[in-house]
Amino acid sequence: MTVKSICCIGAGYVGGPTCAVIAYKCHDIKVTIVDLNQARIDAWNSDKLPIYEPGLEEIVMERRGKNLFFSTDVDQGIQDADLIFVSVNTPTKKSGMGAGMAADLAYIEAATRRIAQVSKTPKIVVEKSTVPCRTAQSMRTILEANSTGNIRFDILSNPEFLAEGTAIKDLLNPDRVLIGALQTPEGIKAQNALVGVYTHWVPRDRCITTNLWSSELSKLAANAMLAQRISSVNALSAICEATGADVDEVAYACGRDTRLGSKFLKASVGFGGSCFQKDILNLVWLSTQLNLPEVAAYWKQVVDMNEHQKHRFVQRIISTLFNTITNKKIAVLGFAFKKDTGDTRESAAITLIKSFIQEHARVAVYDPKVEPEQIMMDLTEPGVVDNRKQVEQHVQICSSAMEAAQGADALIICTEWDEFKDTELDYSKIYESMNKPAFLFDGRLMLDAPKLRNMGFKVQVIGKTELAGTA
Ligand SMILES: NC(=O)c1ccc[n+]([C@@H]2O[C@H](COP(=O)([O-])OP(=O)(O)OC[C@H]3O[C@@H](n4cnc5c(N)ncnc54)[C@H](O)[C@@H]3O)[C@@H](O)[C@H]2O)c1
Ligand SMILES: O=c1ccn([C@@H]2O[C@H](COP(=O)(O)OP(=O)(O)O[C@H]3O[C@H](CO)[C@@H](O)[C@H](O)[C@H]3O)[C@@H](O)[C@H]2O)c(=O)[nH]1
Repeated sequence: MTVKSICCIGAGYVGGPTCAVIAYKCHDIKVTIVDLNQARIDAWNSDKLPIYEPGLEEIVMERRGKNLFFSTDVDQGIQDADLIFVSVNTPTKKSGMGAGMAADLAYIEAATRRIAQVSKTPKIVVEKSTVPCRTAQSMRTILEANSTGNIRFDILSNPEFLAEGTAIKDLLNPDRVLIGALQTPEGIKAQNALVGVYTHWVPRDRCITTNLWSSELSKLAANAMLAQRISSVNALSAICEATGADVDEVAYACGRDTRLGSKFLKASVGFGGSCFQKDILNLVWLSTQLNLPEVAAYWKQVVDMNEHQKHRFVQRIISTLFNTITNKKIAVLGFAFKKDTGDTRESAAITLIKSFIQEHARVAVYDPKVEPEQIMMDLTEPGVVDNRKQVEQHVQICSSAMEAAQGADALIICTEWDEFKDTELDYSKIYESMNKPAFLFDGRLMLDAPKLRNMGFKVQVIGKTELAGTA
């Protein structure tokens, strides 16, 4: 079967870029991305797209109105398609059984029920969202129990591995595309149909075909293993700080072993993003449900170490600033969870700034891509009376790094934006404008610390001590 018309339910960070790239690479396929969120769809149809991702705008502008469409008419989108990506959010449950760990599958279920209710022709339904292992089984049951007439649904799992900030690059040149299906003749036929979409631009040997459950679990496994590397190197950074070893040197020495490889070994203020924590907790919950408590505890430690890393950094800042930051001005450079994205979900900056507010510091934040209102929303605890007012009293949002640093006691690098590099930003001018001693905390290991120390800064770097390498 050849796919001619695709509908993607969910116009978010995954649905938008993924299906825009499919439209860009497959001119023979009509791609419609639908969402219930009118404002989001309006933004996709405007000049200012709802998400920032390098290269995305060019692709959307080139295909929009030709074979790429954005709409709130979910039912029409479903009816017109022969293949439907379900790319809705699967956040961690906030209440009820598994609260704080299990994935909230309510959006998946609502989208699946909608597909069942309005479909008039056979559909291939593809799980694009990250879901617990065996979710496809529930989707099949819902589809079969609720469809009108004898419509055939084939379910595939096709998890997405793009990273934000490099989404378009990752989609255009993926390490692999994973497609899971029931290993029945019909399942394999549907699997081949989706392989046929990707092979418009992805070499066939990079399209991995597996059974449904392996595909679902591989997504959680890949994220857990990636995050585990970061927690491992962050755990080592604490040992480095206490011994005089240098975490960059240790990571480099380990990463040169081809069995380990060099990627994802950068120590940091802690990993953020909407996926790592959520997906590991999802795996922890799955293990718990499967009565595998030791396995659950093993993966949980990856998240615990990440929390520890953030708190350790805050403690180091406070103790360096003579054990009090009350009324001191702390300039935070970067609020997004990584560079080249405006996404702030689970960003380490949120935890840090909340701790600074609790210590009664004054915080000045600058991020080149995050909207001021997003920062205020992220820092405000929902449901806590007057909390927004308190945040507004303590936090100033600035339009440049220079402005944030003016009169500050400490400068904290939270996100590794290129414009914060010491080759880009005028740190000597920043030094002049700060209170003395002028402290600089590099949470991303991106600055030339000796050079900045020569300017007069008191520099502290994660996983390093000033006297590293000396006796
Ligand atoms: N963000 C990433 O980098 C990334 C990468 C890989 C996988 N994932 C996974 O992909 C999924 C989507 O993530 P995201 O970051 O794009 O989420 P998102 O919140 O940005 O987007 C999800 C969209 O789905 C819409 N939606 C929810 N229910 C709907 C319904 N019933 N009908 C129509 N629209 C509906 C929401 O309005 C929202 O716009 C998640 O499972 C996530 O874990 C995310
Ligand atoms: O060596 C490293 C690498 C990353 N990070 C941090 O880890 C977080 C996540 O980074 P990254 O993985 O690059 O971005 P995500 O967009 O969260 O992508 C991850 O999560 C996605 C959602 O599931 C997956 O699709 C991707 O494959 C997976 O990399 C960020 O805060 C990074 O700063 C580090 O601290 N050190």
